Amino acid sequence: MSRKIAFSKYQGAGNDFILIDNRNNDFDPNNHDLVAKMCDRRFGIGADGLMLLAHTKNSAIASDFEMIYYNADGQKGSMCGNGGRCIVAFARDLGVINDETVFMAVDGLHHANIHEEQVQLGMIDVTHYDRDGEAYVLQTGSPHYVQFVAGLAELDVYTVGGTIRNNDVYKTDGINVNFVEKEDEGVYFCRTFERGVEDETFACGTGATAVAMAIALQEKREGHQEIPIRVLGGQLRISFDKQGDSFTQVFLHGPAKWVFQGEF
Ligand SMILES: N[C@H](CCC[C@H](N)C(=O)O)C(=O)O
Repeated sequence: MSRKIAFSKYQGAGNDFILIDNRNNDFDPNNHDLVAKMCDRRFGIGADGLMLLAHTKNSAIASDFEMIYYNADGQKGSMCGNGGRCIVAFARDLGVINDETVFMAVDGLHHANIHEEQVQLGMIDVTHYDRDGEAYVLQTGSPHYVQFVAGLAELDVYTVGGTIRNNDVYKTDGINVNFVEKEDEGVYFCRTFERGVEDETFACGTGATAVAMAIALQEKREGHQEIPIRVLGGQLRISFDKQGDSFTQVFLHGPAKWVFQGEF
């Protein structure tokens, strides 16, 4: 029997991930079948995605570690905001970092800090958005479609989100589909169909970030914004500075919690 793989399971607002310390390069980053098997909720550990914590490949760049992210289907994903927060908690728990870090991910360097189980993660600037009918389409590290709806609690997100993700425009590259509804003054509820999981997840960090930007665009807000977003698995908060179509100083705030660890 081959050697077992040590893993930890973390979740951020119910978006759940398998974390592997791969600083020794024991895990083959091209073994997509194994990633999919581990993420499988019936035949494996079960997760929305898997991350390898690795040494940064380009040693000229000052960063504490590199985050290599896979969706549950075993394929490499684009940036994952909740995953980013969970790998910061994992790095802290491993002793790789203290309470502040700069790490490398697929969309570049990310600054983050962690206090107990709350992580504030810097996200990429966004300087452009598109419209698709009434929806907003934004790239916050991952591609996101954001649609304002009524009656979100009853919406069949799996069917409606899956139909948008698989339409002629998005089928090839895929997109994450977010639905948002204003609940009370300043309070928003968001649900997301995630590409690569091909199902609704309990939270999506880059999705909540895109949703907060769409809210600011829709409501013609300017300047510093703090936008709380309720998701199925908890509460996220997004802050940024908005000037016209440009979003800078973007931060995703939310929980990142260790759940269990084991061998696979
Ligand atoms: N759950 C993630 C998004 C993963 C992105 C992935 N679904 C893709 O489009 O590759 C988040 O918290 O931002």
